[in-house]
Amino acid sequence: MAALENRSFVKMNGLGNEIVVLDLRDAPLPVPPAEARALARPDVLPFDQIMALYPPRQPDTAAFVRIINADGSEAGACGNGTRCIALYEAARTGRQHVVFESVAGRLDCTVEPDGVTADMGVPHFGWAAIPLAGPVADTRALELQAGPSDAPVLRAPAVVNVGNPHAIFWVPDVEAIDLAHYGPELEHHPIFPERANISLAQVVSPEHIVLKVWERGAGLTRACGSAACAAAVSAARLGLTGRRVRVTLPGGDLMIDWRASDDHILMTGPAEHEFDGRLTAAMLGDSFRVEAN
Ligand SMILES: N[C@H](CCC[C@H](N)C(=O)O)C(=O)O
Repeated sequence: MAALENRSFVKMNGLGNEIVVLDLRDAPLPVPPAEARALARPDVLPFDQIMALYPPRQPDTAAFVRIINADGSEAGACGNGTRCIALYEAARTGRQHVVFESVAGRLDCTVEPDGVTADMGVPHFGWAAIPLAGPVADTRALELQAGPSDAPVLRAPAVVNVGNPHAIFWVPDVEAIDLAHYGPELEHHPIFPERANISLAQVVSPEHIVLKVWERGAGLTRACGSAACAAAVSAARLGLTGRRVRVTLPGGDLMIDWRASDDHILMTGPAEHEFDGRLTAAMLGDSFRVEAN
């Protein structure tokens, strides 16, 4: 029997980043990777991430959150998913301010009519925090490239951890590069022992970045909130933008404010409820179960 059979789910999205919320606080159980992969099938309930809610571990938090990618791997951050669970919890409790905890730390969220703001914590730039496979002095421009060795298409990414690992390549035109071609090899490059999310960033002005993302464990997505945070802090760190930027993703815009007073990254954007449902054995890949007669 599938572990998640008969559990309810809520389908949401953040700028088209497909999110499934599983509220497991009343009867906690781990999300089996095989069941996540079965559920993510195109003809079942295609999603980019599951946001699984567990009983809180800190007194002033609503839940401990685990994030599972479509390939069944676990992630330490999901910006769009965080805005979705904040909207879910605000609708359930009537409270606009909600705090979650993830493996990466606290996620302090505020739900307002024009959008949800999530404090994604502080960025980590050291090579071991990304993590990288070995010591690197300057993570603002990693010695990594893709394409022909004598004429690389992508080179010298900035790398940063914002709860999950990101590599950001600076390009003049995000539409001119086939990210679906280069994404997989870069995601799985041995320099990233935990893999990485791969972004193409086009700096339009000191206040505006256009971004396309190949997500670890999910592939091309309509939006990636943690990548928007990663690109914003990396651009500011390189002096390409200020600390407050608009990030335009295929699914729409996020506002990122890398607060100078404490280095916290504040991300503001929409979250949308789509529909509710209940998981069945067939959805979870348990289609070979012989029905008791
Ligand atoms: N694929 C990411 C997790 C989800 C990130 C993205 N959906 C977001 O909104 O931040 C990873 O494995 O680190």
